[in-house]
Amino acid sequence: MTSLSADGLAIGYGGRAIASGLSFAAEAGEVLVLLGPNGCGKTTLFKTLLGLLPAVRGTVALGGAPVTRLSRREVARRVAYVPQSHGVPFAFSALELVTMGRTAWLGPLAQPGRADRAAAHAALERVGIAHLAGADVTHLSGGQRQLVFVARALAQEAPVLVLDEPTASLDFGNQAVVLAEIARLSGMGLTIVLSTHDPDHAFAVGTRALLMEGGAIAAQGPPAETLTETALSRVYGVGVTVERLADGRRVCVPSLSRAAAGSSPTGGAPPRR
Ligand SMILES: Nc1ncnc2c1ncn2[C@@H]1O[C@H](COP(=O)(O)OP(=O)(O)OP(=O)(O)O)[C@@H](O)[C@H]1O
Repeated sequence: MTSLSADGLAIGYGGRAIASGLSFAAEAGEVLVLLGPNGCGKTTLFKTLLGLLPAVRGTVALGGAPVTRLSRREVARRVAYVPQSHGVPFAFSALELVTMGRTAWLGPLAQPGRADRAAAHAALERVGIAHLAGADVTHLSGGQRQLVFVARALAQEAPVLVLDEPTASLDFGNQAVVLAEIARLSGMGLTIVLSTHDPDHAFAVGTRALLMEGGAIAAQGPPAETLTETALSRVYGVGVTVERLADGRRVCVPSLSRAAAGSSPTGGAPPRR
């Protein structure tokens, strides 16, 4: 069954669409990587997929059911979400916060059991921060807190993971830890949808890439076919070279000057003369 799908979706605020005609699907074991310039609507799309924001038009289905017909608990049972920014209002320990991922779908008053705490510990270990289990999350660095929220989503053990820029603010090594975890989970049959500003991440773990630009999907398909030099240059407004490594993986190298033909939708600076 399709884990997550959007059909003719228009997303936006107050009934005004910022992007429309969004149709895509992700099956079990797929890693769908969403890319696009700042402000193109990636976070807005994720909030709409999760039913946190109403669609302007079109439909979203989670596990075959329209998201509009699902309760918050039913959504939490189907999808774990790592938001882009996560304020922490109270001084929870990292372990407490991750344990909440276990009980999210049971409701706010649910009491975690020993198995929930053990699963939360295991999730902290998977992202390499078991030593921070007792730390006050309000005292953690941005990257450490990001890893706590990734662990929280892992502990939720939902069949679909939606991750909004999960590697933002992570150091080089921790980016690799999170990408490896994404690859491992997709190998176990989870469906993963993530956004990133780094095309290399789509090449590394993506089974599909979806490139948003100018209020629409500019291209979607296997990363190697979708994230071409032409498409990346046009969407990001910089010259791009895609190189193939000896092991077949692709990496993307931006030039340090704006592409002559490209123009950034976010209104990047004109080329220096
Ligand atoms: N609550 C809101 N009300 C009205 N407009 C909003 C709201 N939140 C975001 N927007 C606008 O919607 C557009 C898309 O924002 P969104 O955060 O989805 O972009 P994004 O692709 O995730 O950007 P980034 O890559 O910078 O994180 C932006 O123009 C933004 O100003």
